[in-house]
This record gives sequence, C-alpha cells and structure tokens, in this order.
Amino acid sequence: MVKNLSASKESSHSCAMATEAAPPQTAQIPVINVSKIDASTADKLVDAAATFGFVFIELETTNIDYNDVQRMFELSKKFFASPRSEKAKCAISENVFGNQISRLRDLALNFGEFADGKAQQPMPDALAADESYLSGFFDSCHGLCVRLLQLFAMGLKIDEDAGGKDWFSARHNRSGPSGSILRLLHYPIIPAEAGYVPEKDIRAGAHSDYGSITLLFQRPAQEGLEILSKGWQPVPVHPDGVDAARPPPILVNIGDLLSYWTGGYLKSTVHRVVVPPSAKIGGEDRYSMAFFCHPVDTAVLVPVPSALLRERGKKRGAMDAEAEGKAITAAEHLKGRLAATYGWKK
Ligand SMILES: O=C(O)CCC(=O)C(=O)O
Ligand SMILES: [Fe+2]
Repeated sequence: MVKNLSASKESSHSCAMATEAAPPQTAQIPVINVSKIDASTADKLVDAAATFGFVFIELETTNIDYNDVQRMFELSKKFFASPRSEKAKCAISENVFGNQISRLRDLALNFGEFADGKAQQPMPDALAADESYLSGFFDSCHGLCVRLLQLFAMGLKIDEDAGGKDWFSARHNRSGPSGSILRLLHYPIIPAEAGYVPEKDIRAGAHSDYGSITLLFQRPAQEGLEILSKGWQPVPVHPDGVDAARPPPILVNIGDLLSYWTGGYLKSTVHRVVVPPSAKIGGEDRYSMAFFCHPVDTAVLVPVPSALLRERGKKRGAMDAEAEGKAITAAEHLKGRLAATYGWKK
C-alpha cells in the first residue's frame, strides 16, 4: 500500500469533439491450476508474475475450501453490519490506503498473526465466537502462500544446494512475528441521490501491496478492481474461460517485498478499486478479503540464489543492497514502506 498516485493524474481530459470512449481493455491475467507442484506450473506462475504481477489461481486446485470462503464472507457481512462505534473499536481507520479518505469504503478489519487460535488484538463483538475459525482461515491462507512460494522458487530455478523450492517458504516459516495480515474489506454502493464523482469516488486509491504475495478473494458480480498496465485495466471476478457458476478464482499478486527481493523481476503492480458500472445503477456493495503474506520479521533479504535472476544480470533491489553491505530484514523493509506511505520517521 504505497506509491499512492494522486487522483489528478487519473482524471481524463474532456474533448470538444467527444466521441464514444472505447471501453477499457480488461486485463488478460492468466488462470492457473496449482494442484501439482511441478516445473510447468511453476514456469506459468513466474511468467504471469513477471508480466502482470497478478495471476488467478483456480480455487478448486488449492487447499482452501469454497465453503470456508463463503463462511468468511458471511462473517465479514456480520461485522460490517454492526454499529460504526462497535466497528471503530477494532477496525483500522481510513488510512490503510495512505490517508486517502473515501466515502465509498467502510472501515477495514485487519487480523495480524494469531497465537494458539487467539487474536493478538481486540476482537469485535460480532466475531468473538468465531475467533478460532478466523485463526484457522488465516492458517489456510498461509498454507496456500507457502505452496505458491515453493512454485515461485522452482520457477526462478533457485539453487538446490541453497534450499531449492523451499528457499522462500523457509523464510515464511512462522517461527516468529511477521507482517502477515488477513483483511476484511467492504465498499458500499453509492446511493443515487449522492451523485457519483468519478475523479473523487475511488473506493481504494492507487497503491501497491507491501509484502511477498497477496491473496485476494472476490465475490461473484462484485467487480471494481483495476490494475495499472498501459492505463487502468479492469480485473474481472470471473476471468474469461472461468464459468460464472464456479467459485471465483483467487487473485494473487506480488508485493513490494518480493519484487525488491527479486530485483524487480517479479512485478509489484499498482492497483486500485473503483465503482464499476453495475454498482452505479443500484448494484451490489463490494466485499473483498485480502491475505497479505510476509516473511518472518527477522528474514534477511539477501539476493535470491536464482539461476534465472543471475542470467538476467540486473543488479537492483536486494542485489544492490547486498553489494553495498546493506542487506535489510523483512521488518526493516516493511518499516520503510510504511514510512514512505505515511511519512513516518524511519
Ligand atoms: O478490495 C480489493 O479488492 C483490493 C484491496 C487491496 O488492494 C488492498 O487491501 O491492498
Ligand atoms: Fe492492494
């Protein structure tokens, strides 16, 4: 959640001889089956991450049960339906997107790492009875991230003697605190009488995520995400080729940390959430859920021992830092991103 881009850069210029604007092109993000941990799956994943920074994962090919996703969204609805004063006790404020306050986004609810099934922060009354369930869902999300990190390690051809496919996952082993977060989000529709102002009414401002990888769960027919790739491109909930009757695939994106670690080879792509046409005509609120996976705080971001990155020969990010004798930890990287966004002193 950094690199906040100013809204003015996004507004389009009007033209006297207005012609019908071409609809923005939908991002052609690949959809991948991750049931096998093999070279072909790994290569597809790395290709998508290096090209788009985003990739869809077929939910049915993961360890995550769709019934659990649906139950999580039920819990999210229950939380967001509680009185604002209740929500405010546990929710993080509007500044999750770099102080951008939008009338189109409810408060967001963040859960950090649980300990023995217990949240390490105040639990909202609406979810108090479901604490261990939420903790279980956090674990499942982390489990999927570990699988994906193994595939990324294979696709990057990390040296076997350095740890091979387990090189990243060993650094995400939950042996201590980490920046990982499970976040519940809610964006209400705009009541017709409130009037929609396209330049102002962005649901979540342009940003990139901080961590290694993010899992994003979306609801059928609740569109709104866009990625910045040759202009803003809408990202569907059900991409081409995925039947709308199937569970929406999980959208995975690369965060700033993994991009830094790989010298920019894997892309941390800027994205935002807007009001899609359907929601301007009395459509649905948007509920989404994000799991931000981070390494353990103490993991040192040394250059990834990857044959593929060596061949590329570019020395940026973690490679640069190590060459200057300034390798940083995951916690320091996160602190730096937060400082850049919120203007905190490092
Ligand atoms: O709500 C969404 O779909 C995206 C949220 C997001 O990008 C974030 O929380 O970092
Ligand atoms: Fe994000």
